[in-house]
Amino acid sequence: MKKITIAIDGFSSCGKSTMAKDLAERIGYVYIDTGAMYRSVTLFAIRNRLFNSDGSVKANELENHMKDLHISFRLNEETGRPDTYLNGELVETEIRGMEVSNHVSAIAALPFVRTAMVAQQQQMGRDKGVVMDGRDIGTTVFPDAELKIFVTASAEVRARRRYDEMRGKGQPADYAEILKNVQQRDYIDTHREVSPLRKADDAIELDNSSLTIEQQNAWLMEHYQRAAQD
Ligand SMILES: Nc1ncnc2c1ncn2[C@@H]1O[C@H](COP(=O)(O)OP(=O)(O)OP(=O)(O)O)[C@@H](O)[C@H]1O
Ligand SMILES: Nc1ccn([C@@H]2O[C@H](COP(=O)(O)O)[C@@H](O)[C@H]2O)c(=O)n1
Repeated sequence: MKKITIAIDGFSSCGKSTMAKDLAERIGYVYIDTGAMYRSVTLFAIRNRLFNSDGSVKANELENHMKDLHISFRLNEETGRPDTYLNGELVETEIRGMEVSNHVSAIAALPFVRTAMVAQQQQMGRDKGVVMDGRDIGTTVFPDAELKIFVTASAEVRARRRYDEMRGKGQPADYAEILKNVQQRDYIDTHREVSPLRKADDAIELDNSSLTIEQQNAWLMEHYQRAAQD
């Protein structure tokens, strides 16, 4: 099998990272969650009061701070999966909360943020052997990736899955709020000027609305084996 680059893009909460982590673990590839990087920038902006009261970003100030911002991933020995660190601090839990979810797409629409994140992502994946998930991996970060997947499911299905996940973890969750957040992020992500979320022409589309996690993992493994054949 040759070492390849696997790009998994799609809408919010559709199961990208579930599939990507499973495949990476099984084939010994590095998994990179690019959403966690945009979420970390957002957490930094919230903590440093870089949002105006109307939700817009103090873009000039954030741009000046970008050099102080270091995002990294470290393998969690217990889970076997990478955790996200912002300037050396473990932020995995904080970046998944609703406050960050409600602000992240505004941050991710800023061209200077995308330029910085894309450069880091390209560096992380330069030796191939990566499964990277996000919104623009197959279109912008690795347009030459050997395997590109574009995942979709209805907004209601995606919100229900996220709601169940949060409730399962004992976290407070409001289905209507989650659905609204998913829809808002989809809108901003597909309408921004720089690298909007869209299916790459050569991506394979998967609507997983009625697939189990096991079925979608098996589907992805099959496509990987085909793409990595020498
Ligand atoms: N086929 C499936 N059937 C049911 N639940 C699923 C399926 N795939 C993923 N899930 C669940 O849906 C939730 C969202 O999945 P996941 O976090 O992988 O989505 P994502 O696309 O990476 O989200 P985000 O865009 O927010 O990073 C998780 O709780 C996951 O366990
Ligand atoms: N390549 C990417 C990845 C993510 N984003 C933005 O970050 C938000 C959070 O991503 P999740 O995958 O954790 O849901 C997402 O809604 C996008 O706004 C991006 O722009 N590009």
